[in-house]
Amino acid sequence: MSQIYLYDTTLRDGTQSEDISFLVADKVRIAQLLDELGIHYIEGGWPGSNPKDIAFFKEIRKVELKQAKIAAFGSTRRARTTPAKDTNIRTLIQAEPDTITIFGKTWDFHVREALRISLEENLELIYDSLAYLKEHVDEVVYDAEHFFDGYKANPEYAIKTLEAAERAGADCIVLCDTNGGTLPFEIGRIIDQVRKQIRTPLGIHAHNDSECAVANSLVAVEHGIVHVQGTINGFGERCGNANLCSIAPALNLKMDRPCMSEEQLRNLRIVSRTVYELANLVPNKHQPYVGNSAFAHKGGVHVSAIQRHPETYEHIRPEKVGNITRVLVSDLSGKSNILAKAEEFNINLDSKDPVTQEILENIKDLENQGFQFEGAEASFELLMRRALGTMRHFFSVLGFRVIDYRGHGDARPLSEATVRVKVGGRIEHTAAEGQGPVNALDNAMRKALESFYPQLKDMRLFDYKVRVLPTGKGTASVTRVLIESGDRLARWGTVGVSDNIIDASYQALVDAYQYKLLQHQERQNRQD
Ligand SMILES: CC(=O)SCCNC(=O)CCNC(=O)[C@H](O)C(C)(C)COP(=O)(O)OP(=O)(O)OC[C@H]1O[C@@H](n2cnc3c(N)ncnc32)[C@H](O)[C@@H]1OP(=O)(O)O
Ligand SMILES: CC(=O)C(=O)O
Repeated sequence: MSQIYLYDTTLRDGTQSEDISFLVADKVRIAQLLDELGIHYIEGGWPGSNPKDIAFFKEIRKVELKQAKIAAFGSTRRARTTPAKDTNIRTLIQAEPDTITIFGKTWDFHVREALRISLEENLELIYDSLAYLKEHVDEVVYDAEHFFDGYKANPEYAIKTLEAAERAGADCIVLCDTNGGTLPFEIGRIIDQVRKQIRTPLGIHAHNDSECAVANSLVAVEHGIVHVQGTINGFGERCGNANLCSIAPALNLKMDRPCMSEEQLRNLRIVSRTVYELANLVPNKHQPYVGNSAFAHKGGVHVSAIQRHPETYEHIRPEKVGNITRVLVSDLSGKSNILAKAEEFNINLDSKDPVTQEILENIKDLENQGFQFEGAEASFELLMRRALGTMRHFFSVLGFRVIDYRGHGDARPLSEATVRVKVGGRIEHTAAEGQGPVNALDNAMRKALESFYPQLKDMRLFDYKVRVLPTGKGTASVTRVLIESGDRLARWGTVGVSDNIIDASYQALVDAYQYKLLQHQERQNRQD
């Protein structure tokens, strides 16, 4: 069976996605990651489009890549000129890539409406652009834009455009589902017809407008396609492009068409996350294979079964793509979830111990009141340790008061908090101001506790989320506060629920400090 070549267009089609723009340095970093991942072709951009893309091709020449070829993208020449005079074609050659990819029109409707030239003239555009490029670069790929729509509308003309590309010497002809409207059963049928008339190796470029981009790409491989285009995380114009983070594991693990080594595949999740980070986007938790939830088990029935055998509810072993199995705790949990979490937290808990059932019932009751432990695993660990009586009592809060005052004509309100805490036999009484009541409370609590526990100084609050629970009581509603805190070594989530937003915040803050102190203590115990 032929080798499948992966062609990544994150740096070109990916940047056509709303909200995505990379700096030249980001593009170079991503190209290096893709090269290490084993991607065969990296489409770096359209040098005829903007100076940033020209700069990328200059910069990437200075980088020693292990194996990937760098491709530059552009279009067939404009009408009423020659390839040698066409600025876009000249810029492509000047970029000095390993491969040049140009797109041309397949669909008669597009030739008439978008280019406004004759069908014959379009065939000339395709032929002489590719033939000219072939004289200047070793490898030329032809992207047959709107191939599937064009084929459905006028199959004879669509095939003529591919024949023009083949005659001109294209090394690969890529059938594009540009509008993303083609369904998997149409893909196989059409490719089978094309393969009867075209000898050049074929590729696929599928958009995701019908949510079939990955499926269409895999079906295409089943029907003899050897070059698969796509992007990391499925970034791309409108609804995105075929997601290589799903295509690569499917080819490697399910279709026996390996396109990268097992070791490279294990880096898939880290590449996905780094690309999200460079795009300044929050990773999609539910993304297949690489998302945080891809192997996260919530239902008690599922957790019970995966503990007996992971394959009962996991389609692949998550480690193969660099991911991990996670167990969530919620009101859908059974004892298995509690026991799995206990093991994760290094807590000895027996399924027959009545405290296991107690913890489970407590969770269900608290979730019914509005708590949510999925994003607050630190609060859950503290709850478990308190139930078992193994939690050290680091401090108790004897009381707190928060004042928010805004006088007539004041530019901004004043927030001040006072707290009384007891540590061992000592009582500390402190006050602090803050940017708002929660910050004032946080400042006052830290001021009181830091003299006893200086390790709290390196703890930071990363995220603070408030959700009004739907009780229909307006400003008297119950609120849930989720806080994400962290230090140099870890991040953790805590939760509080109350009909008073300050009180809900207070509960989440206290759990955050307690968890930090617990972690510090455990680290010290391990060192001793
Ligand atoms: C299916 C795809 O995703 S293809 C990639 C799409 N990506 C992009 O468009 C991003 C980069 N594009 C750009 O920076 C700009 O559009 C440029 C520099 C390429 C062109 O800019 P402009 O010259 O101002 O043209 P504009 O963008 O308004 O219109 C597109 C032009 O390309 C022509 N064109 C479109 N497809 C083709 C083609 N396959 N072959 C030749 N010309 C084409 C159009 O006819 C139009 O030319 P005209 O105005 O002379 O009739
Ligand atoms: C070439 C390309 O990006 C497309 O047809 O969608």
